[in-house]
Parts: sequence; C-alpha cells; structure tokens
Amino acid sequence: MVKPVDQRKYKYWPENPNGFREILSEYSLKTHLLAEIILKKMAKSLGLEENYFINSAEETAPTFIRFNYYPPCSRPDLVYGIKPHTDGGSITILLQDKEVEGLQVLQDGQWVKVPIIPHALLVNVADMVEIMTNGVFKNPIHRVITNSEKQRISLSMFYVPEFHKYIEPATELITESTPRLFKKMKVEEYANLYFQKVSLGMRTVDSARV
Ligand SMILES: O=C(O)CCC(=O)C(=O)O
Ligand SMILES: [Fe+2]
Repeated sequence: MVKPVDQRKYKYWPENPNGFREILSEYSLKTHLLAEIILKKMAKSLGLEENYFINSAEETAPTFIRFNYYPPCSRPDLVYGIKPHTDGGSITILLQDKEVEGLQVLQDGQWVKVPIIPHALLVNVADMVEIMTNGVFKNPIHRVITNSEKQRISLSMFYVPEFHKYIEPATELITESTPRLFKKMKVEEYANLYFQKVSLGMRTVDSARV
C-alpha cells in the first residue's frame, strides 16, 4: 500500500494528496500512450515495422516519471538546474513549467532557449532511439538553467524499453552508405552505463559506438 502523503511536509501540494496521486497516474498512463503513438509513427516513417520501438502489451515495462523542482538560485551563472545531457530512454515527454523558462537545447554549438507554450508537451528523442535508428533520429543535448527569482517545476516521462531486451540499429537502416554506428547492448547494461556517464557529464551513446 502507498503511504499517504504527509501534508505538513508539502504545504504547497494540493489539499487532496490522493487527488494529486490520481492526476499523476493519469498523466503517466496518458503520456505513455502518447509516446507509443509517436514511436509508431516514427517507426513507420523509416519503413520499419510499426511496433519496432514499442514494448509488447504482455510485458510490464516500467514508466519512469520525474518531477524536476528548481528552486530560485542567487547565482544562475554558476549553478545549472540540470547540466548538459541527453535523455537515456527511447523518448521523453516533458511538461514544462507554464511560466518560467529554463530549458535550452544545443543547436550548432549554440544554446537555444526552448519557448514556453503553456500546457504543451515537448517530445525529446532519447539515446536508445538514436541507437535503434542508427543515428537517423538524433538525441539533442539539453540543459536547464536556474532563475535568480523564480522557482520552476517540470514533469518528465521517460519511455524506456524493457530492461531484459537488447537494442541495436535496425538492420533495414544499415547500408553501404550508412554503416552500423552502434553495437548491440542489453537495455539494462545501457541504463547502468547511462547513470555512470551522465554523472560525469559524458554522452553515453559514444560508449555504444562500434
Ligand atoms: O526541466 C526541464 O525542462 C527538462 C528536464 C530534463 O531535461 C529531464 O528531466 O531530463
Ligand atoms: Fe533531459
């Protein structure tokens, strides 16, 4: 059984913590379904079988949801909200703060602000899709900067393949002109490597190259 939330610790939470939990599980379910719709379209756009990136219905792949809370920080010039990284799963669905910006994407060597579109969901390609598509879909490097006056909150849902599976570039995408870029790896092995590398500020996909 899930222990009820101690509201004294979370004075900013909605009055009804169960309602809050229900909203979160609904968000998790809906973004998971959305991720699957997008992943199916991505597979079809590459001429792959529709379910190429999808966990089978009988399997119970975990859905990873993370609340990111960035308190105001007096030295945004010195402190990141999240340092530059790529996401480790297949794709990420992100709900940004509807008022406070902070997310930036690295584009041609420049950090570009991601604009706020209230209530819009942002879809981010992550490492495992870059590997499975042999680099056709790229995982953007992104970071979050802090704000000296305002707090910021975001909610990330990471769609991740089952840990016991293996990922590798689809054979259909390996050709003479587009040779295999990544080796075959167990999802679990990749995930463990990801957490080691990301803490050192390194790109994990580089360790999966052939
Ligand atoms: O807070 C954000 O806007 C981005 C969060 C993020 O990059 C992540 O959770 O991996
Ligand atoms: Fe991220």
